[in-house]
Amino acid sequence: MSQALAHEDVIIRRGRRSGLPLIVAVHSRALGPAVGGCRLRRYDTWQHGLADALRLSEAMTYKAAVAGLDFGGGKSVIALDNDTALTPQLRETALEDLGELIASFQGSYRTGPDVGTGPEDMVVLRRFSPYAYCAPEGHGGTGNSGGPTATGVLAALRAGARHVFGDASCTGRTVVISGFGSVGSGIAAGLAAKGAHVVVSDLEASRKEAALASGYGWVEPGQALSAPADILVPAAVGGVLNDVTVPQITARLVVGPANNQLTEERVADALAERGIVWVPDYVASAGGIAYALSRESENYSHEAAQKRVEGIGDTVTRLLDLALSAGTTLLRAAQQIAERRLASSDLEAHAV
Ligand SMILES: NC(=O)C1=CN([C@@H]2O[C@H](COP(=O)(O)OP(=O)(O)OC[C@H]3O[C@@H](n4cnc5c(N)ncnc54)[C@H](O)[C@@H]3O)[C@@H](O)[C@H]2O)C=CC1
Ligand SMILES: CC(C)C(=O)C(=O)O
Repeated sequence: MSQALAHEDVIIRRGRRSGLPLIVAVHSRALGPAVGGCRLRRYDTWQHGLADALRLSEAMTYKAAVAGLDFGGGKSVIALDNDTALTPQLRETALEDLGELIASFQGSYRTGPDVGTGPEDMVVLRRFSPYAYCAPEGHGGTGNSGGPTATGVLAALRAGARHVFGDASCTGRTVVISGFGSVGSGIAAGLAAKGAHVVVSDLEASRKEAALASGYGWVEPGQALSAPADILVPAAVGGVLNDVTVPQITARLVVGPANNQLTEERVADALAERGIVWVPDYVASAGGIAYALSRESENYSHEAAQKRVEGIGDTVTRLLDLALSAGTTLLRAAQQIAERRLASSDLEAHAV
């Protein structure tokens, strides 16, 4: 096993106010300041939180590189154990601890919401520095990134559907969406508006009522990946595509926002061997970060930022062409694009 550390910075600290483990992992700044959301969730041990931060931050480097953003990849984690109650006070002090840590990077690591955090939490982080995207509009941010992320996934899905089914519209197609949260619900609405048969699933039983009220079908979480479908959208958690689940998938196209869907890279080959087109998560899910950076760092108008997000569809079409001509997977094609960008920035840096 390689002992090389792929990451530029990994900071692990016990929050002085909250006592909770805080982790900031910066994978790469080759293309610009590292960016990636802040996860606040339970882990069996803080080391599991560290592993999550390392993998997620690396994926952010690839996400930014393929999306053409001049930013690098990072991620932060506040790791809660299974016994500690997350009171409002603990939440606030943990966010203050993280805000202080992020400020110490002086802009070379910037964050935004991720699983377990939202726009209001960014307001707490911004007490310490301006480097937290997606705060509510009244606080100088662009708000919930779920909408733009859903827009980007829909663009990726249409490009994939055109390739797989010869029709981008998805009218009459059955689409199973696993995870009916902020992004999943936006994807469901976009597809239902185009006449797709939308079936959703969520671990929270309370989401069933909302799903049925919107006219969607419902499948229990344990059956979501194997349910009859043309298209499967992983929109909940990572690690869902693995040796057990891939043989059960009935869909011919898998595309969704959940970060780190594959347990290992070789699962992309297993999907391809079954004739399933899998759009890499870091390609499909770039809409939220592309929109926030475009608006909040690059002064794009809403329309221009939205157009950039829609461009994810063209990226997927390009990846499909590359993968087809090279006889490889979309994952390899995406890796090649990202690594070429990262290598050329290396050359530029050495030429200075
Ligand atoms: N919100 C954003 O802008 C972005 C989100 N992502 C990723 O997309 C995924 C969804 O994000 P959000 O919608 O913002 O999160 P969310 O927290 O709003 O929704 C996730 C939903 O999945 C459900 N869930 C959890 N485990 C599940 C399981 N095993 N089976 C079925 N449902 C389950 C939760 O109950 C929740 O309703 C996450 O993996 C996130 O990291 C990626 C890029 C950007
Ligand atoms: C939404 C942003 C902040 C992110 O971390 C991601 O794209 O995963």
